[in-house]
Amino acid sequence: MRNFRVLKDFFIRNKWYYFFGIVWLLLVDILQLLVPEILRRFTDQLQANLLSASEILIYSLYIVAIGFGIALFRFLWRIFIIGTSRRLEYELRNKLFSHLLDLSTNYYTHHKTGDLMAHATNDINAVRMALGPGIVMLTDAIFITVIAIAMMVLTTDWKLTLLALIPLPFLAFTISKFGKVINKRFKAVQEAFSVLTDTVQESFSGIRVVKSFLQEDAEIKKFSKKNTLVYEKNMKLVKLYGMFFPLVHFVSAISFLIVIGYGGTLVIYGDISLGDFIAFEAYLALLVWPMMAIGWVINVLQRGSASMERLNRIFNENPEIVDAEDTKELPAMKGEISFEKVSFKYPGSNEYAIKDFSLHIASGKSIGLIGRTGSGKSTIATLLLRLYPVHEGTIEIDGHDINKIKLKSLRHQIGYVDQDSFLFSTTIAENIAFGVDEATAEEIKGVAKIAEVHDNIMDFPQGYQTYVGERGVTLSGGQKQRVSIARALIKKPKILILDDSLSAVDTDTEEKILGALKGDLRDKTSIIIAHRISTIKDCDEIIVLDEGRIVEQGTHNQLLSNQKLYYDIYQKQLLEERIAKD
Ligand SMILES: Nc1ncnc2c1ncn2[C@@H]1O[C@H](COP(=O)(O)OP(=O)(O)OP(=O)(O)O)[C@@H](O)[C@H]1O
Repeated sequence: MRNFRVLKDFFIRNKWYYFFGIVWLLLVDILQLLVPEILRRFTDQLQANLLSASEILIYSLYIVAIGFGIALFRFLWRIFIIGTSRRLEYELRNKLFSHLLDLSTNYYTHHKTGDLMAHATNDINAVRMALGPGIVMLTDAIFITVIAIAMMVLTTDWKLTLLALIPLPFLAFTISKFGKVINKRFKAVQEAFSVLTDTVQESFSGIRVVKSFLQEDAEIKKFSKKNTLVYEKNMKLVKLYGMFFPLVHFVSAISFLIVIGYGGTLVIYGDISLGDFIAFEAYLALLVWPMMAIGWVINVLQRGSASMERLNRIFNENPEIVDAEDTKELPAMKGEISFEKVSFKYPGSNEYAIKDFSLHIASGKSIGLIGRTGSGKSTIATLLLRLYPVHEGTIEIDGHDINKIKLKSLRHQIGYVDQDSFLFSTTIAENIAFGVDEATAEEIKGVAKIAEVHDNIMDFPQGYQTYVGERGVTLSGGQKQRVSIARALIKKPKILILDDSLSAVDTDTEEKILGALKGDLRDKTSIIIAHRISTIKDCDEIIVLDEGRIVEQGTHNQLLSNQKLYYDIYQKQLLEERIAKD
C-alpha cells in the first residue's frame, strides 16, 4: 500500500467519487441481500396457504423493483469507481509520458523502448485494475460475506451455518492457489505474444532486406516457431481454466450438499421453516462469489502494488540536465561559441570521446568539422546542445557558460540537423514546422526551397500534405536529410549544426544547398560536420579531429598545404571521385 502513496493527491481530489461509488456499491449488496428475505417470507406464507393472488403479484413487484434498483446502482458505481480508475489511468499515463520526455537522453541509452512501452501499458493497467475493480471486489466481498453469514446465523441456525461454511475456506484457498498459477501462465502468454509482435514488426520493417536476401521462408519458419509458442502457452492456460471452474463448482456444491442433508433434516423435524431453508440456500449462493473474488482481489492488489513500485522507480528518476537556480534566459543570441579545454566521456564509458577540445568561433562564422568515424564530431554537437552534462572544461555562448543558460533558451536558438534525419509519420509540412508553434505555408515553402527539397515535394501528388513514413511515401535518404534541414531552418536559429546532413545528396545538389544556405547563414554561426571535403571546403575554418582531439585547424587551402591528415583525406576522396567517373 506504501507504493500507492504518490497517488494521495489523486485520491484527495477524487474522494467523493470513491465515497459515493462505495455507497452505491453497498446499496447493490443490500438489495441483493434482501432477496433471500423475500424468498423466506414468500415460501413460508405460500406453504401456510396464506398467499392471495394479489400478494403474489406484490412479491413479484418487489423482485422486479429490486432488479431495477440493482441495475441502477450498479450503473452508478461503475461510473463512479471504474470511471475514476480510468481517469487515474489517463492522468498516470500523461504524467509518465511527460516525465519520460523530461529525462535526459542518457536514460534512453540504458532503457529499452520495449520496457518503457510495457510500463506505459501493462503497469498502468495493473494499477488501474487494483484501484478500480480491485477496490470494488474487496468492498463487495467483505460486506457480502459479513452480512450473509450474520443473516444465516441470526435468522436460521448457527450449527447449519458452521457446517455449510466448512468447504468455503478450501474454496478461497484453491482459488488463490489457482489464481497464482493462472497469473503466471497468463504472463507467459503475454510475453510469448510480445515476442511474436516484435518478430512481426521486425520482418515488416526489414522487408526489403528479407526479400533481397531471399529470407521469406526463414522468416515464416521463425514466425511459425514463435506462433507455436503462443499457442502452447495459451493451451496451458485453457487447460488450467478447464480445471478451475469445475473445481470451484465442485467445492461449492459440497456446501449445498451439506445444507440439503442437514438443513433438510431440520425442516423435516420442524426446527427451521421451509422459508428459512430456501433463504439459507440463497445466502449460501451469494457467498460463493466473494470466496472466488478474495483470491482474485489479493492477486490484483499485489500486481497493482508491484506495478506502482516499478512506476515509482521511474518517477523518482531525476533528469540529469535541468535548469539550475542561477540559469538565465538568453533571448537574443549573437552566436559566439567558445569551447575551453573540454574533455568528455559518455556515461558508463572509460574512453574520452573528446579530449582537451578548445575552439573559439566568432559570431556569424562557419566551421567545418571533419575526421574519421568515431573521432568525436557528433559529440561536439550534442555537448553544445547540452544533451549531456560536461564536467571538464567549459562551453560558452556569447560569453555565458551554457550551464547557466535556460535549456529552452539554448535549444530554441540552435538548429540541429541530426545524423539520422528522423522524420515523424505525419505530413511533410508538419515535419518541417515541428520546432515552431505556428508556420505559414509560405514560410514552410521558403525553407524547403533553401534546403533544395521544394521541387521534390511538389512532385508528390499531395505536395506538402504528403504523409511520410508507414502511412505514406518513403522519402529517399537525401530527401529526408533535406526535409530535416528545412525543419532546422524554420526555427530561424542563431546557430545551425548540420551533422553529416548532406552525405546522402549528390555533390551537385550539395553545392546548390550550400549556395542557397550561404545567404541564410550570413547572420548565423554554423557548424558543419562532414565526411566529404566538398561539404566543408568553403567554411571559414576547418577543424580536423582525431580520437577526440584537434589535430589540424585552418582554411581549406592552409590545410592542403600542411600535407597532413586533411591532405590525405582530400587525396583519397579525389581518387575515389576519379575512379567513380571512369
Ligand atoms: N551514447 C554513447 N554512449 C557511449 N559512447 C558513445 C555514445 N555516442 C558515441 N559514443 C562514442 O564516442 C566516440 C565519438 O563518437 P561520435 O559519434 O562523436 O563520432 P563521430 O566522429 O561523429 O563519428 P561518425 O563520423 O561515425 O558519425 C565514439 O567512440 C563512439 O563510440
